[in-house]
Amino acid sequence: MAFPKKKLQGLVAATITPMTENGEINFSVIGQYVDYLVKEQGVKNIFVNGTTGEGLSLSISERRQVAEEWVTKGKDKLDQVVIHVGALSLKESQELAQHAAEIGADGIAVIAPFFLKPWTKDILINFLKEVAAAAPALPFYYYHIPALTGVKIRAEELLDGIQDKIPTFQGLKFSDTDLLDFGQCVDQNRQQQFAFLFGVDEQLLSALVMGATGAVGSTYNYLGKKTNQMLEAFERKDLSLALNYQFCIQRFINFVVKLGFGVSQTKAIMTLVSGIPMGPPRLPLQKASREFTDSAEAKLKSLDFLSFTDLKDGSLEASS
Ligand SMILES: CC(=O)N[C@H](C=O)[C@@H](O)[C@H](O)[C@H](O)CO
Ligand SMILES: CC(=O)C(=O)O
Repeated sequence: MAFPKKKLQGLVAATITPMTENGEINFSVIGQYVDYLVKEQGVKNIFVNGTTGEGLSLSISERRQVAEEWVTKGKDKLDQVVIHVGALSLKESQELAQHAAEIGADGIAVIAPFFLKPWTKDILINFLKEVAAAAPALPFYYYHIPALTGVKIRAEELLDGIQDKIPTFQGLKFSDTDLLDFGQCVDQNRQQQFAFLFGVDEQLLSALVMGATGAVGSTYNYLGKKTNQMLEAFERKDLSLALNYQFCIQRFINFVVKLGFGVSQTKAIMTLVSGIPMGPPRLPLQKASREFTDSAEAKLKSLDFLSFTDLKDGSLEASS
């Protein structure tokens, strides 16, 4: 299958879904958010309605509106907008896939259904195939995130012969630390032009060595610039400089992981760094504590990820 689109590569920010204090989606800041990613972080690809975007906590109608807003505001600014359309209901997933095609998204991604689960590779492929078929002109990415879905079918096994079943299959978003599995996905599919997108930001350098062609992650919202410097150093084969960048990023992620790090905390950090109010998360998530935000801010400053001048007025109120 020939796609006019160029291959998805480089950094892809997993977008946050901005919300108002009373839990509604705050569409009004998405335009600003696009500009921030492009101009301040050098990130021109986004992954919408995924884990970080609380995609599975939104209604289908909200997911459609969020996708539409990102595509509209990203037009002529972003390179690619990939919409995550995974859902427990195949029907809903197909509806979202079709909608992504209608609004002109650049690709769709799907996680494994995670309540009633597929137990074999063939069953999972059948599910993915039915979703992909609802958007036959869009590149399809499998989003492998076993720790959250509980579906542990190895990606390497899933990819074996996948294009025979899913002709639009274009790549993998791999959110797991098993570099044997990831490496074998790359190694066994060298003939294909697949995108191998790594999803564990703190280990990206190791995945680049294994052949990752890009990365999707939450931290690229605010550490995109730093991570791009790491990618450039890697590209120039300056491994010791690349490692310096990775360690610097790790110091921050390690610090927040110890405090308890997830989507809520990502929202608070992004509010702080960008000055764009991301708002609270939706239940079952709880808003990050003030202590968390204060500690994260101090750490960002000490690592030189944030200077006083970067702090926009109002960002503290918005994250408190
Ligand atoms: C579970 C999860 O949300 N993973 C994200 C993307 O896959 C990552 O971007 C992490 O947030 C990041 O690597 C920090 O641990
Ligand atoms: C991190 C990521 O890829 C997601 O939020 O789905």
